[in-house]
Amino acid sequence: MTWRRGYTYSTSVKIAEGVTLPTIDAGCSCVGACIDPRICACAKLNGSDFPYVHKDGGRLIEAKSVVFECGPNCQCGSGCVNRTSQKGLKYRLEVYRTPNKGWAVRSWDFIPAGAPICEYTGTLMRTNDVDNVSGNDYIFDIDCLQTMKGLDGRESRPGVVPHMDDRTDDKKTENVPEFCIDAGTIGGVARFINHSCEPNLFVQCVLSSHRDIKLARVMLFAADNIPPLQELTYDYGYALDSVTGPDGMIKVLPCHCGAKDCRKRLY
Ligand SMILES: C[S@@+](CC[C@H](N)C(=O)[O-])C[C@H]1O[C@@H](n2cnc3c(N)ncnc32)[C@H](O)[C@@H]1O
Repeated sequence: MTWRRGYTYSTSVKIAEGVTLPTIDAGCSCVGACIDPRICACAKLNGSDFPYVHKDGGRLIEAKSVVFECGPNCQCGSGCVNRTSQKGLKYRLEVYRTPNKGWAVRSWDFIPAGAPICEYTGTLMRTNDVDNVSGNDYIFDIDCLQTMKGLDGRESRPGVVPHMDDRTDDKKTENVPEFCIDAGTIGGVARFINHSCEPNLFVQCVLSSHRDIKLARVMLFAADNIPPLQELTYDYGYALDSVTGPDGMIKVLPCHCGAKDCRKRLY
């Protein structure tokens, strides 16, 4: 597969051949920094408010369906608080080995609630173009509708990427996201973050350079104050019995998150 760097998506996501990114949005005309939400065009998209507070270099006030950030054509500078997810890693993250979940991620630093952790990076692809779906543990569907519904959306999520045979059936494919991020070959630290039924992170869709929700960036934010060395986790959001293998059989993956109310299965 060939790829080019996705400057209009995210500097660290590669864009697969055949994926065309939308035109970059005109952005806001705030000079220096975005301060007045009644004037800033990007703040208006967020309901005439800024999604972040300045504290600790930018913290998300609350989970939203989508966060509209300032982008390449905005007149504000790189220090603008409405670019919080674009500023790179803020905390010292460690990838470490667990006894029963493979690799995992923790922070050496205290992380306050609402802080940006990392972006799920990899190769931005059409879900239909992913090879060896059932053997790839690192595919993240860009499914902001599911994120919008929060955990209650779990029932309606059709599993990660269904087996190819399933895609011929329109009824089964209507909810399948068109694009995904494949971190199987290349990717950042987010690919090592495990699932938990009681997670301390949450997934937040972010649009910073265009307005196409199908191609939103996928960010992880802290759901709670997280002490140093606690494993970082988010809810993968699978519906049970939603994942099938190449043989068409339903796959089951036991959950080892250790939460008191663990559902015992990821899918
Ligand atoms: C995106 S990867 C996460 C990193 C992975 N642990 C590794 O070693 O690369 C997802 C895979 O991690 C494992 N995993 C994640 N959360 C788990 C959990 N709560 N219980 C058991 N396995 C888990 C599963 O094999 C899953 O398919």
